[in-house]
Amino acid sequence: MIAPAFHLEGQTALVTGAGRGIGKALAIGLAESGSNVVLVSRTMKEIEETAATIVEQTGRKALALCADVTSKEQLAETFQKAISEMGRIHVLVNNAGMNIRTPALEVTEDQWETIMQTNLKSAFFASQLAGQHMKQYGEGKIINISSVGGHTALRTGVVYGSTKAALIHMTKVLALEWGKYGIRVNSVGPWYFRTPLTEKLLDDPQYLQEIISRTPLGRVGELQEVVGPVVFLASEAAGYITGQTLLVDGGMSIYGF
Ligand SMILES: NC(=O)C1=CN([C@@H]2O[C@H](COP(=O)(O)OP(=O)(O)OC[C@H]3O[C@@H](n4cnc5c(N)ncnc54)[C@H](O)[C@@H]3O)[C@@H](O)[C@H]2O)C=CC1
Ligand SMILES: C[C@H](O)[C@@H]1OC(=O)[C@H](O)[C@@H]1O
Repeated sequence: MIAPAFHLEGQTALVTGAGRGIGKALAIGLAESGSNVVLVSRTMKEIEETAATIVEQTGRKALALCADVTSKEQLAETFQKAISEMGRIHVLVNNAGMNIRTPALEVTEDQWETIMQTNLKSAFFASQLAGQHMKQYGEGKIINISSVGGHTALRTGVVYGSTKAALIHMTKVLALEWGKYGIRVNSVGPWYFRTPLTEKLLDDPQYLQEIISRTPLGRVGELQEVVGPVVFLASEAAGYITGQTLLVDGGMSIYGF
């Protein structure tokens, strides 16, 4: 048998920001691919509903844990509960994120702190907790949801873009440090997908047309199109891939002129 497994049977994935948008799609898609799932966000109603959907539609185990991922203490409690309930975490998906679209000259300290803590600090300390756990087993996968905004300059915020660029580099350094523990660390960098984070932008016909004009595939992404790359990176099919960022962008990042 030469073809690797793309499924995730027997694994457990913890997804942050799993109550809506990309995180919800990832949680459902990972479960459909065979994984049990731990769903983490601040909105218990959303993650409980998603967990119920997963159990009903896939038969996988789904655990909803309410936490603010900007709190290292709450992250530690969440990992402890998840490991206690599920036995082991094979995959961590750092998806939770947010943006406050402010011109650089007007960014406030509070805005800086909020975006940095939500998008970057949370991913680092969740990765640290996952790394400490995964190291014991000599195997683990961490997938950071960055953005094309971490690869090239976007008009949607210098702080947001900086956190996403930092996530891409953090992916490389953790992959370097943790390869000896059998832990693979990769990143997925989406272009636009319709979610609560972007719907206001995408509802503006002129803005949407500008996005499409910069996108060789001529459209924004469908949520299942970001699920596939994440499932791939979590599977043994990506067994020799670490430190990489997969841009899921309809070709936007290669559009010169
Ligand atoms: N939608 C898009 O076009 C793109 C999204 N991304 C990234 O994908 C990720 C998900 O984005 P969307 O689904 O679009 O956003 P969203 O706003 O629809 O969902 C974000 C999720 O993160 C959770 N969250 C936010 N702050 C949190 C905190 N402090 N503690 C716990 N949970 C928290 C929210 O509750 C929500 O479930 C983000 O990291 C975003 O930067 C990247 C590129 C494009
Ligand atoms: C593609 C970008 O990440 C996009 O830019 C925004 O303002 C939204 O926050 C999306 O993440």
